[in-house]
This record gives sequence, structure tokens and C-alpha cells, in this order.
Amino acid sequence: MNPIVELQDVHKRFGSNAVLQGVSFAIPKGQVVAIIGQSGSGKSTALRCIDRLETIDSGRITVCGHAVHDPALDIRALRKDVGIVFQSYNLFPHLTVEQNITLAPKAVKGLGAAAARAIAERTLRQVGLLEKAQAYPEQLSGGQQQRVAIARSLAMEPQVMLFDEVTSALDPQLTGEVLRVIEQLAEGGMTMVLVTHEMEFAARVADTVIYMHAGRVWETGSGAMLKDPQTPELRAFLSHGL
Ligand SMILES: Nc1ncnc2c1ncn2[C@@H]1O[C@H](COP(=O)(O)OP(=O)(O)OP(=O)(O)O)[C@@H](O)[C@H]1O
Repeated sequence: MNPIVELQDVHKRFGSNAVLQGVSFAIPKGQVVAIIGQSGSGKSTALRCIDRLETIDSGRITVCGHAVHDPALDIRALRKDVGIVFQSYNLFPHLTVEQNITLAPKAVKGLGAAAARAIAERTLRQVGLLEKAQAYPEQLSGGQQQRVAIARSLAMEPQVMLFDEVTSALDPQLTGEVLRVIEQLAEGGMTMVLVTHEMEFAARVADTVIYMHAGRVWETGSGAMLKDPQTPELRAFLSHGL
């Protein structure tokens, strides 16, 4: 089966800092990949390259048929197929939850008010927050705001979802509710890439776990890899944490 996301020998540097040094991996449709690794190992940069938030120096990235490495890429078309959720939720504070969600479907996809509202209703139900449609972000907990951010992304009906440490800013009791939403998306067959520090979650939900170290993919395997690491680097990472 053709992968829906593929990175081939991707290199990226910021000045003298070679952040990605030949990263390759491929994700079949419907699979979940978790990228783990020490702070600064290049996880977020790899994720951002997939959505062309960073341009790469060399290598190839193909996402949903888009040649992301190509300078002539249609970025708008790529972003319709790829949703990304960050650690910070970036909701508009002066708009209701529903207005936050319907904004892009109206502006980018040209949907009318009723169709956009129907999508907001569906995605809010998906994240368990239908009753908050008319609330403002400040009236919600951090976990609820993050779930709205996920609903907002889903409202564009992406084929691939990228999650960049989406629970890092949350208290432990709010982390669970966000992870449950991601797990339900996985069960629903969404193709996803998760950059995460939640090891137990990565081991349970991801089809493939990728351990990055110093800008390279060091080990790749199923969740079981985290119980039986092969390299001293992954062993050290798992025992010492971040
Ligand atoms: N826009 C940028 N300009 C310059 N350097 C950057 C930029 N973005 C990232 N870096 C550097 O690239 C390296 C990798 O950063 P990246 O955020 O990809 O790591 P990470 O593995 O996701 O770390 P963390 O778990 O702390 O988020 C770091 O040294 C970081 O300082």
C-alpha cells in the first residue's frame, strides 16, 4: 500500500544547527505514528516539515500526494489535507467555540453558515463538547480548549492529523481527556503523527513508535519497543526521561 505520508532522507538545519540529519519514515493510511525523544532531538521540526511550516534543505516529503519538498507546492491544498494541533490552543478569545470552529470551513472551503454549523456540531460531538458550542474559550478548562482546537482542525476534514505535544501544557488530570479524544480518532481510522512525551500512551495507541535522537531516527518499532529497547540511547532516554 502506498504510504500517505513519506519522508525520505530529510535534512534541515537552522544556521549551524543540523536539526534533521537524514530522517526517513513512511506512514500507511489509517496508521498512528508516535515520535518520541529527548528535547531538541528534532521531533517538532520533523512534524512541522510535514505541514511545510518549515522548508527542508534536502530530501523528499510526500503527503497525500503533495510533493511538500517542491518549491512550487500548493500550500493551501496541502493544508486542506493536513490538520495540525499545537501545545498552545490558539483559539480566538472573542469568538464562541462554534465560531472558532466554523471560521476556516467558511473562509477556506466556502461553506455556508448552516453547513459549517453542522460540521461544528459533528466535530464537537466527536470531542465530547457539544454543550459548549456557545461558550467562549475563557469559560473552558485547558483540556476543553485543547479539545476545541482538535475539533477545529477536524472541521476541515483532513486526511492526516499532526499533534505536537498537545498535552504538555495541561495538568495531569486534564491530559487524560485529550488523550482519550486522540485515541478515539485512532480507533476511527484517522492517520496521525503524534509528537509526545506520554510514553504509556504512545506504547498503547501508536502502530509505530519512532525514537529520534540528535536529528536521526534511532529506533523504530511497535509499542513493545519501549519495553525492550535495543539501543543504549533509548534505554537511557526511557530511564531518565526528558
Ligand atoms: N525556528 C527555529 N530557529 C532556530 N532553531 C530552531 C528553530 N526551531 C527549532 N530549532 C532548534 O532545532 C532543534 C530541534 O528542535 P525541535 O523543536 O525540533 O526539538 P524537539 O525534539 O521537538 O524538542 P522538544 O521536545 O523540546 O519540543 C533545537 O536545537 C531547537 O533549538
